[in-house]
Amino acid sequence: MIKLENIRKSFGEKVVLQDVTAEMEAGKTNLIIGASGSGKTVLMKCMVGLVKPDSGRVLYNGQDFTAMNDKEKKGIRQEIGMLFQGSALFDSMTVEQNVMFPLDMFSMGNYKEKQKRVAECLDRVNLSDAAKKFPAEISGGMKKRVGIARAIVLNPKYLFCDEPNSGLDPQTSLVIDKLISELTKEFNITTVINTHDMNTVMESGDHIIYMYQGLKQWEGTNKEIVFAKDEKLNDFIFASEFLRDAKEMRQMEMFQDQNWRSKLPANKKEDPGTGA
Ligand SMILES: Nc1ncnc2c1ncn2[C@@H]1O[C@H](COP(=O)(O)OP(=O)(O)OP(=O)(O)O)[C@@H](O)[C@H]1O
Repeated sequence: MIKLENIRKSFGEKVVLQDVTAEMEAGKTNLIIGASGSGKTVLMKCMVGLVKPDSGRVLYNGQDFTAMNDKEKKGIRQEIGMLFQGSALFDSMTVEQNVMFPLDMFSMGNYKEKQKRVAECLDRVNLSDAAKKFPAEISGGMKKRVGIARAIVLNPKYLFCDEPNSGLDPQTSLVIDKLISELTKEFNITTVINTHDMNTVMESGDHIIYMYQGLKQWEGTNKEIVFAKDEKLNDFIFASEFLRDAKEMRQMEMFQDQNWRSKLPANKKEDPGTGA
């Protein structure tokens, strides 16, 4: 578990994080959502130590990361896997070599053991056949899966994903979301995802933190979000009429009502297939 206690951060006059307190739970997909500029990335950077908060604490399983010296921080960093927005693969290395990279940096094992671990991870993300390919030879979705294999190769306790679906089509995004959620549960990882993707929110949001102007405005699950009364959250999440309709449908489904369509307001009963 990662605990954030009263995190504050300003850049010059600009207050970016105002007293954020939150918990990222183990075995759960924890999402940070919010408008551009609301402080999501800075909050994530505070968690991994790329930005130093002005005040407040970040605790990894009770250990105060913010108070650690560089050597102690290195120990925590070795338990962190990162999936970067653009996948951040090394173009001159094969898929296999990219996944091997963290093992070469941090692991003691011999080459055979490392190769075995790389093969296991590539198999887990269904990319065994692409091991010898270069990043330029594979699709965006495959690159993300290589990024995921690389992020989990050291058996991380914590996984940070920055916009994991950026640049992907909706179907591929679902595959990536499902994979991250499965790995999170399978290995009891504390996963933190910074996202704008509403599909991710609805499908994978075990725990959602909604940031508004540097504050934690709302938190809850993907089940609770469809019943949330917070006006700012609703304006952000259910911004279009389509999404507001989807919200109503989801609410009704969750009441296990088989006749949800008949309960929609009269002006929203069009058949989605015909557009009539
Ligand atoms: N190193 C920095 N120096 C000065 N200002 C910064 C720095 N990093 C972030 N900011 C400012 O902090 C604010 C929050 O930025 P942040 O990147 O956390 O937003 P975000 O919610 O992640 O947005 P997006 O969804 O667009 O990525 C922005 O106004 C940004 O300009």
